[in-house]
Parts: sequence; C-alpha cells; structure tokens
Amino acid sequence: MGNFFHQMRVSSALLKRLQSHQRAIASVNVDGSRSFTTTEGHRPTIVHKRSIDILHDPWFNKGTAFSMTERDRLDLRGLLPPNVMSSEQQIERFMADLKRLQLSARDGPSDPYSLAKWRILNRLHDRNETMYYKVLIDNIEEYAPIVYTPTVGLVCQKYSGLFRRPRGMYFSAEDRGEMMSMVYNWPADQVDMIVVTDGSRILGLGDLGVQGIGIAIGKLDLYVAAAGINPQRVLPVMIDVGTNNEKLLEDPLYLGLQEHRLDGEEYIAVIDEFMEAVFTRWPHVIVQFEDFQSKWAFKLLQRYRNEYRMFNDDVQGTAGVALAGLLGAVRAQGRPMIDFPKMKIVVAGAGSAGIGVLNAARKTMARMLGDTDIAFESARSQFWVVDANGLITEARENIDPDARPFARKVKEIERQGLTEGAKLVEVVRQVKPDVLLGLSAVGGLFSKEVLEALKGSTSTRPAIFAMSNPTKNAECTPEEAFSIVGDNIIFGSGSPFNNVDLGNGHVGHSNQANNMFLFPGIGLGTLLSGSKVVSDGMLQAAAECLAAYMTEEEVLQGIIYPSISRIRDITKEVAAAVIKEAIEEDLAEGYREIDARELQKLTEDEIRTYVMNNMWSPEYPTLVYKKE
Ligand SMILES: NC(=O)c1ccc[n+]([C@@H]2O[C@H](COP(=O)([O-])OP(=O)(O)OC[C@H]3O[C@@H](n4cnc5c(N)ncnc54)[C@H](O)[C@@H]3O)[C@@H](O)[C@H]2O)c1
Ligand SMILES: O=C(O)C[C@H](O)C(=O)O
Ligand SMILES: [Mg+2]
Repeated sequence: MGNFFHQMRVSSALLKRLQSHQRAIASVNVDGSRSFTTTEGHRPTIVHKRSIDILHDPWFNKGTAFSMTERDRLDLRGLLPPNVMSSEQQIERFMADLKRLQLSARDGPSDPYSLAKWRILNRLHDRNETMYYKVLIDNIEEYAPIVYTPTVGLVCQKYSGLFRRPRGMYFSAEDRGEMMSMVYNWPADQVDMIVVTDGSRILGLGDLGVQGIGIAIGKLDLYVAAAGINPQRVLPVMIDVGTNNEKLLEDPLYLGLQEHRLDGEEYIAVIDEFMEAVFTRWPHVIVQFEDFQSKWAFKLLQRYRNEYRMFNDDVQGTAGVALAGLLGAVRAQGRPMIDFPKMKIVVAGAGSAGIGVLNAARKTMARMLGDTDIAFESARSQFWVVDANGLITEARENIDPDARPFARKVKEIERQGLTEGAKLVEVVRQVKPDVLLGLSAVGGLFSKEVLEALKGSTSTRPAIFAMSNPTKNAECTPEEAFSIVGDNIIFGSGSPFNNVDLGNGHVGHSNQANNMFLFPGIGLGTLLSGSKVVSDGMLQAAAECLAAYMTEEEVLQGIIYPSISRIRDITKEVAAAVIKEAIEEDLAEGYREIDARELQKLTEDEIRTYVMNNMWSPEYPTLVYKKE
C-alpha cells in the first residue's frame, strides 16, 4: 500500500511538473513570443514591442489595466490616464457605456446620432489618420460640429465611457519629478503644436477633470484640418491635477486622479515642470492653453508668454474673434470701422473669455482714438460688464482684479438709474446698447425680457453675440434673437446654428463667432515665422485680418464671419498676417530652410504662397520599409 501511495505521490508531483511544462510549451504565442506560466502564478509574456506600439497592438494592449510597474517597464507612463483599472472594471465601463448610449438613443435629449458619428469617426482616426482627415476636410461643415463644438463637449462628459485607445499624453500630479523623462515616451521626435488643458473649465460644462482631453484632441483636429499642421506633429495633453467635480470623484469608472484639484504653488509647480519638459524635448513647439479656469488662465499666460511659445486660446483667441465680430457689426451698419469707439457694448460674463474680449476691444478703440492715455481712459466708458452678481461698478466689494478696469463709476451710472449689481435686463433697458455680447456659460441668459429691452437700442442694427458653448449654453438662439429684436440684427454664436428663414426670401444669418477662425492661423503663422513668442501685435494682426476678410456685400447682408467651409482659406490669410507682423516686429527667425533674412524679402503674396506650401494635405505618401 505504502508503495502504491508512494508511487502515487511521485507520479502526482511528476504529473504537476509535466503539466506545468506542457502548459509552458503549449502557450507559444502566434507572433512567436512565448508565455511561461507556472502553478504558482503567471510569469511574464515576452513581447517585442513597447510604448505606443504595444498600445496599438490589439493582441497585447491592456489599456488602463497596465499596472504602474508595467507602465514604467514598457515606457507607457504618461500615455494612459493615471487611474489603473482592473479588467473587470474595464468590462463594467464598456457595458455601462453601451447601455448609456442605448438609453440616450431612447430618451432623446442628446442627439444620439452625433455621438454615434463621433464614435465612427474616432475609430477611423485610430485606424487611418490620412483617411480621417480627408473625410473631415472634405465634409468640414458636417463633421466639425461632431469632432469640435458642440459634440466634443458631450464626448468629454462621457469620456470615461467612450475611452478606447488613448490619444495624447497625460501628465498627472503623480508624475511630479518624472515629466522630463516620461516626455520621451511620446514617439514623435518633432512636435509642432501642443494643445494642453487641465480640464478645469471645459466649454461651459465646468470641471470635467481628465475627461477634458477630448477638447485638446478636438482643437488639434482643427489645427490639422484648417491649418494643415502635420497630424504626426500634434500632441494633445491633459494635465491631471485632480478634479473638484464630486460626481467624478465618486464615479468608480472615472479614469483620472480621484482627489481634489491641486491649487496654489503646488499647482503651478506641476505646470512649470510640464512646460520645461516639453520645451526641452521640442524647443520649437507651440503650446496652446485651452479651457483653464479663469484664475489660472490669466496667471499662467502672464507667467509663460515671454518665456515660451504659448498663448491662451480662450483669452487671446476669443478676444480676436470677438473683436472681428464687433468691427463687422460696425461695418454691417454701413459705417466705417473708425466708428467702433462710439459703440455702446454690454458684456455678460467677466471670465477668461469676457475679460480677454474687453481688453482687446478697449485697446482697439483707444488705438483708433489716437492711442493716448486719455483715449484709453475714455474707451472704458463704452463698456458695461455684468457678471453673476450683476453690473460691475467701483462700489463692488472684493472685485476681481481682472475686471476692475471695467468697473463703472457710480456717479456715471446713477444718471442712467443704474447701481452696483444691477440686473442685465435693467442695464440693457437703460444703456440701449449697440452690442449685447455673452460669454457667461449661461444658456438662455438673453431671455425674452432682455431681448425685448434690446429693441430699445439706439443702433440702426443691434448686434447679439451669444458666444457661450456648447449649444445648450448659448445665451439665446438665432430664432429668439431675430423673432424678438427684429430682422435687421446681426447675430453670432459660439456653437453652430442654422440660418433663420425670415420669410419673403429673407435670411437671418447665423454667424459662428468661434475662436476656430483664429487659433489655427495664429499657431501656423507663429510656426512658419519662427517667432519665439506670440506677441500682442501678432494677435492684433490676426484679428484685423479676420475683421477685413468679409466683403462689403457679405457684411451688409449680415454675414460677418466666413462659413466654416472657408476655414482653410481664412487660416492661410491669418497665418500670413501673423508672419508679416512677426517680420515687422523683428521677431521672425525663420523656419526650416527659410531664414529670417529670406523671410524679410518676401512680398505679401509670396508669404501667402509660403504658407500654402507648408500646409499638410491628406494624401497617402509612398511607403518604403527600412530596418531601424
Ligand atoms: N465662442 C468662443 O469662441 C468662445 C471662446 C471662449 C469661451 N467661450 C465660452 O464662454 C463661456 C465662458 O467661458 P469663460 O472661460 O469666460 O468662463 P468663466 O467661468 O471663467 O466665466 C464665466 C463668467 O460668466 C459670469 N456669469 C455667470 N453667470 C452669469 C449670469 N447669470 N449673468 C451674467 N454673467 C454671469 C461669471 O461671473 C463669469 O464672470 C463658456 O461657455 C465658453 O465655452 C466661447
Ligand atoms: O471650444 C470652443 O468651441 C471655443 C472656446 O474655446 C470655448 O472654450 O468655448
Ligand atoms: Mg476653449
């Protein structure tokens, strides 16, 4: 018996070894790599690829389930959102998302087709970039609202569910001290354009944390489609310093750091480290800051704009687009642009966008009035600024320092029956403005009552700019504006709306007043000029180029911005204007084969040709394999 059990014991031990050995031999992978497993647990699978290659290989990719040690070992740190997910959580997220989409297909409020179109376009983007951009460029009017505002807002809100293949880099608070090295995990040795966000104010949707990466991706889609930046040289970046969005903090499927936002010096240190890392690796890159909450938007712009090639699209891009619209509104009245300083402008919203617009408009008025201190001071009295606490006056306690230059003098407004904190409708009623401009993120703020009050405007052609995004945050729709204020108004909005049929063959033109008409040209012009900074003069030249782009006939019809189908052409013109200004300011240092001296010799037409010759188009290159 003993012998029998002994033999049994021996054979079972032997059997176990044989089985494990058999399993080892049996798991040779299809690509020839071998996986060794033992009964004590899993030994590693030998792979012959790392970094982006392994993320893009459906055989080995684990996505958010790569552990932190694997991420370090396989050069994946920074290429994935920071939260490590279990495979169960991944499946749970996918199924929840699928069910959520099915719900939205039935509940109706969100356009289910827009998200479905985004998914299909996103899959193409991951499979074949040349084809993706050819589809986008050839159908820009139909698909810009899908890859950009407004659908991109929905994508950001649902990003944790929609996330499939990571795109871009994630620098998180947990990467402090690592950024200078992890930046080399990005496969491209040349990067021309970076769009970076910290997710703190995505469109008018507030703090979306790591999900804000969608806005950086959407903006760069326009850099490629409108400015012809080579898609292999763009990099979307998310700086994940946590989120104050309680819903995301509690969401088990959220992909970002589930802690409250860093603030103060700790926050600045993270951004500093990021900027140093990217400009060390790519000294000629241009970094566009996007959708940072106002308090940091201004501070970081001032901190970096003289040291790095950077600009803030919400502050500076929007300022230029709005200025072009305001000048267009003057032209649409059949008046010369020099009449601009006479306009009375009511602005609802004193955040990163609103203040940016006010500063640019006031400087332009002052320049038109002789560019003196007196002119600058007098221009101030053309603006009335209303924020969440009503009209901003010098009587306001704890006034935001960025808004202080636009605080109305109490004595001045008493004559108009206005006081500190006066409601928007009261301000419109008393001021009778030429322009009502919204950058408040409050949908429907220009209520029927406010629009009725605007009928009392002293302007022959009042202008309404409902610039907040996405669509549901627009201060009013074109239908409301034209039907209440009248057929003769000028209308612009941040998100696209259809034109309004006014009857009798008349059309109420719904312009898209969006910074997409400037940021691609600002980036492209800065790149091709070789300027080390984005100067105020370059930004002003961009705005004035957009303002002058429309013909007299178009403007008199109420068309003050181009159709998005012309975005490649306006971007070329804006870029040329930016280069010309950089040359005049002696900032242009040249780009690739063309040096500063040669740039200076170019005529305006030659600058345009230079721009066009450097705009990438979606044509397949011929490929030849060469062993690395
Ligand atoms: N069209 C464009 O190109 C463009 C460009 C940039 C920003 N935007 C949009 O502008 C909006 C604001 O962006 P931001 O970065 O300035 O945001 P922000 O949060 O920094 O500022 C919002 C401002 O609106 C004010 N506000 C809030 N409620 C108000 C109310 N009831 N009445 C009047 N003012 C009110 C706030 O006090 C604040 O001053 C967002 O929807 C954004 O998408 C559009
Ligand atoms: O993203 C946009 O459409 C414009 C702007 O940058 C915004 O923040 O709303
Ligand atoms: Mg923005």
